[in-house]
Amino acid sequence: MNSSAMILPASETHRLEVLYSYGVLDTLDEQAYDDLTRLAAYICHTPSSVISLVDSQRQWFKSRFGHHANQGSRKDSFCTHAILNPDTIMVVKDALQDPRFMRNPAVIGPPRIRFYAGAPLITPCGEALGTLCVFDTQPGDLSDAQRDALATLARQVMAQLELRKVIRAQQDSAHQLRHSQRQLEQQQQLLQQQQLELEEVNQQLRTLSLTDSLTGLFNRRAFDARMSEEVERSIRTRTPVSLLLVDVDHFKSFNDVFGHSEGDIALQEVAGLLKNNARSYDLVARYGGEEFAVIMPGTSTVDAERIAERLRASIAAHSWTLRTVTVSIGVATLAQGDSIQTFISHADQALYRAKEQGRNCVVHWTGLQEH
Ligand SMILES: Nc1nc2c(ncn2[C@@H]2O[C@H](COP(=O)(O)OP(=O)(O)OP(=O)(O)O)[C@@H](O)[C@H]2O)c(=O)[nH]1
Repeated sequence: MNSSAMILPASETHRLEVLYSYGVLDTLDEQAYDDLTRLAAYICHTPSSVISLVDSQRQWFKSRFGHHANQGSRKDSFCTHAILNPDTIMVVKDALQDPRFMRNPAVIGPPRIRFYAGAPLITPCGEALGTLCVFDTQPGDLSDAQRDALATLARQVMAQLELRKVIRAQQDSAHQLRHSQRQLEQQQQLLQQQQLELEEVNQQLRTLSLTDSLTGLFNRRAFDARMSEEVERSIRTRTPVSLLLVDVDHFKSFNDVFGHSEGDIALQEVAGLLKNNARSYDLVARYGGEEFAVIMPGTSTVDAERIAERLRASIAAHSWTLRTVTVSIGVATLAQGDSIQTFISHADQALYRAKEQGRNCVVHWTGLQEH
């Protein structure tokens, strides 16, 4: 008999799929199966018994009692014939008298099978995976009781296979669950990271939207927002707040003489000097073209004038490369009932007076009232 002459069950493709779904092929020996083959040989009075699973080209033995090889060629196997009729136990009383097996290598050579009985292993969906079989080197037969017992043991083999399949499925789904949980955790981490990056970008955008690009100081928008906060705080806490408006003197002529780019550099230097000489809690902003503003929380008239003078002096004393740059500063301190517009206009009027007085000087709005 060669493989081309091998008779296959009608549902061979499906049968093989079902067999593989048990994941039993090529697994290690297990006591539960070995107990069943030993019992089968004992009950049937044969020296050998195997649990044979019929693969596409081989028969593989999950358990062997009295038999050494753990697999054999399918085309020479008795079990290939046994699974063709899943409802019956195949009994070959004397293989040398049976035309199907008389020239079989397992009959004329080792293990020299003469007697064979195989009970098919039937799955719940009706496929025969292989057999629980017993065999002997002498001719033989089974009593009805032995046949019943062999069929019962074959059902026990199937019960073991089913049990392991269920356990494996549970382990797989537990593994799957752990895998999904890990994936979920990774996605959450990724999401958190993206949120952090988004917040960082938003923060950068917020900073950019409040920053003057030439000088790096706060821009007019930031000034307006902070001004509202500080005026509101001053009224609520009854603490003073002062404002400086700082304007570069004769800057038009600076531009005219040295060019706009040098003018830009001079504005950057003025900005740096204001920032370095103001206090950390003062807000220094670029108010307009060559005009700056400093909001000074908690600062009274006297202190505001003193700080304004320090700022003016630091700019005048700076070692300018092209020509000395000076600033005029108007100072105002919020008075009771002042609106923001009034507060700013007081500082503006004081600045105007400082320009009138010859520039490079500080004038406080209260001083204007006294004159
Ligand atoms: N380089 C440069 N110049 C600017 C910038 N913004 C405003 N200016 C110039 O600043 C000059 C301001 O001139 P004016 O308002 O006439 O005042 P001033 O010449 O400084 O004279 P006083 O303020 O009266 O001392 C103008 O020539 C503007 O072009 C800027 O970003 N860069």
